[in-house]
Amino acid sequence: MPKTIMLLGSGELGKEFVIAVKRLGHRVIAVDSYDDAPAQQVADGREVIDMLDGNALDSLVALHQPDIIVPEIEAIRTERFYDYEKQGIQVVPSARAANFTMNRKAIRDLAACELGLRTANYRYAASLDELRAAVAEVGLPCVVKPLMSSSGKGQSTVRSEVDVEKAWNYSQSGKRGDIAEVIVEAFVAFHTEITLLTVTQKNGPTLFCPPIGHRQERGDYQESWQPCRISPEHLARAQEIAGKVTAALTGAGIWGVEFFLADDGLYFSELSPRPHDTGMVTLAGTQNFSEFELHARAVLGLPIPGIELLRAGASAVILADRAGVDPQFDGVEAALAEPGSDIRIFGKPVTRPYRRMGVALMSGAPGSDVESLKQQAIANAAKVTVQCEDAD
Ligand SMILES: Nc1ncnc2c1ncn2[C@@H]1O[C@H](COP(=O)(O)OP(=O)(O)OP(=O)(O)O)[C@@H](O)[C@H]1O
Ligand SMILES: NCC(=O)N[C@@H]1O[C@H](COP(=O)([O-])[O-])[C@@H](O)[C@H]1O
Ligand SMILES: [Mg+2]
Repeated sequence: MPKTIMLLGSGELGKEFVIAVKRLGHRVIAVDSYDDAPAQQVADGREVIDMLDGNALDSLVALHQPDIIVPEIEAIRTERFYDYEKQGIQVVPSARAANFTMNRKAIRDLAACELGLRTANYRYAASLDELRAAVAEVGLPCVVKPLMSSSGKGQSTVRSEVDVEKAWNYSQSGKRGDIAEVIVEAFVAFHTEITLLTVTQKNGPTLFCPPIGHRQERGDYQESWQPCRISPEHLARAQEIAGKVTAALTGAGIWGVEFFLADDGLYFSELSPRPHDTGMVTLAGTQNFSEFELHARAVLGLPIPGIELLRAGASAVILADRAGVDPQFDGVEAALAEPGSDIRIFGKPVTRPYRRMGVALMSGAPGSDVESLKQQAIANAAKVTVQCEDAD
């Protein structure tokens, strides 16, 4: 029997998920705050609502009566998910997971206080004055992030006291939803940053993908590569932590568990209860299942006989440089000319400075040097330029 899946958030990650579940025979209603979002272009139906409006969400759920609700972004009125679960709807990975990760405070307190995991030292602040006090306690440099935001929106690094007011104002302009409070984290001088894609199943053990390395700018990912070589001890510890956090949050699906590796060891950073942007590298065929196919199987309770690394890969983002409409992409042919190269253009209808519009992918033989694959992915991404019309 085909299931009806309601996807809440319809960006590039949702688009690949829709393709994966539709290949398995299911129907998707793709929801976002704007029309013609990437996943809506490949779904069976679409809806445009403010997902932070609980009543609007209730109405959509009543109208479409989905079997499964799959959140694709964080900024959703997730408190309502508990009710949907009571009504017998499967929420992915679970109402608790989506609700805890919507707000950095809930997940950080769970990880650091309840599970005792090592994180950057942190404080919360709900006003500029509280931010000054929090920065004084945490020390400089430190990172300020809205409690509700993603992809680095509203995030900045405070290097001296003169940055504090700017950081507060920036957090308020970049936050999602109506929560003004921010988290202030001590800056971790890591040498490596990884995403450990973790799959929890309805009937089966928790599975781990080979670690993905990545580099971020402005709090947003620029390149990722897989596998990222880390020591067996760090890998074992990261898997243990990912197993613990996902078990505490409950449910079935893929998770992107983020860690910093510094000279003094491993730090848990945060996690996404859904496919991770850095995991787009799996679209280069690095594994026997992409992160989207893994999510689809886990959500649908289908078997995952095992996760295997098939080849090495890298991804590099294609960004817009200004605001505009009707984006066109030059240089695609040149980017595809090299063996092992591929691209994904997401189909976002509008550009903004630094908005991610596509991704360049590179794959090589299993033992290839990921550093050179990364350099090739960066070069291919640079060949693709985004042209757009001025908005009226
Ligand atoms: N305490 C920290 N010390 C050093 N760097 C940090 C710290 N916190 C965040 N960063 C850097 O900023 C990036 C984005 O931070 P974080 O993952 O918390 O934000 P996000 O908005 O949730 O991003 P996303 O939604 O893309 O995962 C991190 O991947 C890391 O590179
Ligand atoms: N780090 C989270 C992440 O990458 N999320 C992805 O970006 C989209 C929003 O993009 P937009 O801001 O360009 O609309 C989301 O819908 C999701 O696919
Ligand atoms: Mg992150």
